[in-house]
Amino acid sequence: MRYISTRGAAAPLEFEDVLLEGLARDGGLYVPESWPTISPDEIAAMADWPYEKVAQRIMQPFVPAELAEALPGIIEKAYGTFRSDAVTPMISLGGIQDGLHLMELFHGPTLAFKDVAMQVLGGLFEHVLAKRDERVTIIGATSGDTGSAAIEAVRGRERARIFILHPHGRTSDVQRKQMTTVDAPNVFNIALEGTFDDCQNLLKAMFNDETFRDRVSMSGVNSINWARLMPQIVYYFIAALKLHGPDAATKPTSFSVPTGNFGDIYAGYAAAKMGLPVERLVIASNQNDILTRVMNTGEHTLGPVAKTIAPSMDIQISSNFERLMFDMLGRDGGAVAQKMSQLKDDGTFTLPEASLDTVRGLFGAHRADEQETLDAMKRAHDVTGELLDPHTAIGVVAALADMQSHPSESSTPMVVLGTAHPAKFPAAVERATGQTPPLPEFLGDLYEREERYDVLPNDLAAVQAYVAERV
Ligand SMILES: Cc1ncc(COP(=O)(O)O)c(C=O)c1O
Ligand SMILES: N[C@@H](CCOP(=O)(O)O)C(=O)O
Repeated sequence: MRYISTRGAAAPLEFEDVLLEGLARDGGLYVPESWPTISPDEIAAMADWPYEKVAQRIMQPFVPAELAEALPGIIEKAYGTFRSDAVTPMISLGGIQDGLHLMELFHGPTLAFKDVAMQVLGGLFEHVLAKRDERVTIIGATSGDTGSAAIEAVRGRERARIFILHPHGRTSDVQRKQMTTVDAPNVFNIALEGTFDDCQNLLKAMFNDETFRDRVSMSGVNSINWARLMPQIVYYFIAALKLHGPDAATKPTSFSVPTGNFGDIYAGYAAAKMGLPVERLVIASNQNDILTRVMNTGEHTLGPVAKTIAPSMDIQISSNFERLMFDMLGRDGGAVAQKMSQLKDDGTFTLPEASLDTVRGLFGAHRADEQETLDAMKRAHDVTGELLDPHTAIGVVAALADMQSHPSESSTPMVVLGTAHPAKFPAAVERATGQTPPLPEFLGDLYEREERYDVLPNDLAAVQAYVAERV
């Protein structure tokens, strides 16, 4: 399997180089040159397989043969850290709406869906770096959850050091403490004076500075790295198999995905491309609704980032949308590069109707404001007894809106991806329900642990100097 850049000007790479490179050298994102498919018979046969075996089958075509042999061990170890044998258990939200389900992706060590991929990624890095006898400097940007999941996956590993940029004062206290209380010599936390978009812009600028990138052997763990997305494809198959059994090969499933950087929902698109019958992929946005606007109007115009009760989705520049655009524009890297350069220069671009039509049947997009989010959290608690985190609640609002606007598809089950544990956002949960979600026991003393981080200005040179001094 080879990977090509969405901007068409970087050399195609094999999986292991994509893993270590992170972002393509032309500024684009790597995507598989073609999509491997899983046949209906194979999907049906997976009905009684454990999560780990399905994961192995889905990921195996994306990696070279030698790595495919190591995958079972890497996967086994990754999901051994989860608090649920099912890895991503599913519950019914039928009390709210017939056919509504919730897949809980937050049973990993840092209580968000990021662990599902990051635990595998840690093992992949270890395997490939040991084989090549190399070391890397991982630099990541986080709006709150990627950071702690990445740190947890990399802490104490000999061949990697990790620098995580988070937006100063814009994460929840639990999210910040999960990152900054980790005491490991290879972990560095930077609180950037800016938004998540500023963190991600600096990250991309560091990737685009070839001298710096090569000097520190830079790599990445954000979803701009294809290897981060690959393990996220698996749970779309798992959800369909849980709902339909062997009929998952023919009966469709819909998904509502709380969306920020467009990575998680792009993994759902990949599952559909691989042969999973997916009826609807619903983009669920908070007030930072650039994706809802672009899908509904074709206009992709940046605005200021609003601070919301779902801070992990306080994002305007949704990097992985570029991967979908690549397909929407006929896999024409030059056309994508032109749109991205327009975005950089003017803060806006427009997508032609014809390209929107290529994905409109599959994708829906809805936005939830703060009150709708709080109301959904309260309703879920009142009706089902479940405490939802605000991001997941936005998924519920969007799911219900999409089900209402597509009544002809009402017999298709709708799965909301539960992206974070409610205890990561206690203030919002208390405001909505009056309940305080307890942290799991192993994080019981989180508030007493000592924090370590440095506050830096939103300045490329300052961040590069900070990293260079510590490498
Ligand atoms: C809790 C939570 N929900 C949803 C999202 C959005 O996911 P994505 O960026 O893959 O769209 C994020 C962060 O990205 C998150 O941390
Ligand atoms: N919400 C994310 C933002 C970064 O997303 P990623 O999936 O590209 O790593 C976060 O929690 O950091």
